[in-house]
Amino acid sequence: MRKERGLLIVLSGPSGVGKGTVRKELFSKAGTNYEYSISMTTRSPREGEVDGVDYFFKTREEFEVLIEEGGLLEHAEFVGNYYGTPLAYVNETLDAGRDVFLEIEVQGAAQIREKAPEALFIFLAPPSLSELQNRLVGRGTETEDIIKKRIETAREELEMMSLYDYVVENDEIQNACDKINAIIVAEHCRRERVEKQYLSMLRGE
Ligand SMILES: Nc1nc2c(ncn2[C@@H]2O[C@H](COP(=O)(O)OP(=O)(O)O)[C@@H](O)[C@H]2O)c(=O)[nH]1
Ligand SMILES: Nc1ncnc2c1ncn2[C@@H]1O[C@H](COP(=O)(O)OP(=O)(O)O)[C@@H](O)[C@H]1O
Repeated sequence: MRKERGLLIVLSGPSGVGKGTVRKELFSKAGTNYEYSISMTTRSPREGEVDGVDYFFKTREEFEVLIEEGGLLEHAEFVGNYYGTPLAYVNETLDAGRDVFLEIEVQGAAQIREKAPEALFIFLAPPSLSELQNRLVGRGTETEDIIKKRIETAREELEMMSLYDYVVENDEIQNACDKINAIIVAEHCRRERVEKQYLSMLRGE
């Protein structure tokens, strides 16, 4: 029996919607059977963030070398910094039959839609723009100017929502996590059944 390639799961949504919080909650549970791909960024570490855990923190020069060498599955510039997904880690993990979870913004997700349309695309949406602003301000990690830019970007990001396979509103953290896990389980069921059908067709049944 050939080994199934893992599923690539893409979670996007505007800054401040709660992607990081939801992702940490998903990964805190025993039995989570997907792997988190740690991104590269040129953003400075926030207090408490650890290199190699939260991000791989890079200089612009280092990041540009990575782009040139083709080391990234996707990358984007977001409010003045580069962010990107390491290609080798994603490929190796998927090839080993394990699912990979990416938490990335919408431009990067659009690149993956081109390169890997079989991926599962989930958009995490805020209950409202004002609630998004409250969360960004409440987090207290950005200056007023950066928050303003992130909110402006959020308006454009929200317009991309309809391109996603699923939209989950992050009203309550646990509620959003339950929905995301249900979507992943359902997608596996769909793929397994389609694969079974394909194999039985090949056997001429
Ligand atoms: N395209 C892309 N976006 C990423 C990647 N890693 C993180 N991001 C996104 O970049 C945006 C800014 O990230 P960050 O500065 O950590 O802010 P936060 O997500 O609001 O805490 C967020 O929307 C992240 O999801 C990546 O590898 N590629
Ligand atoms: N469902 C939720 N309800 C209320 N606040 C939330 C919820 N999810 C996240 N938050 C808060 O919103 C802020 C932004 O969340 P974060 O995970 O950093 O967002 P993102 O990674 O999308 O930028 C944080 O202070 C977090 O505690």
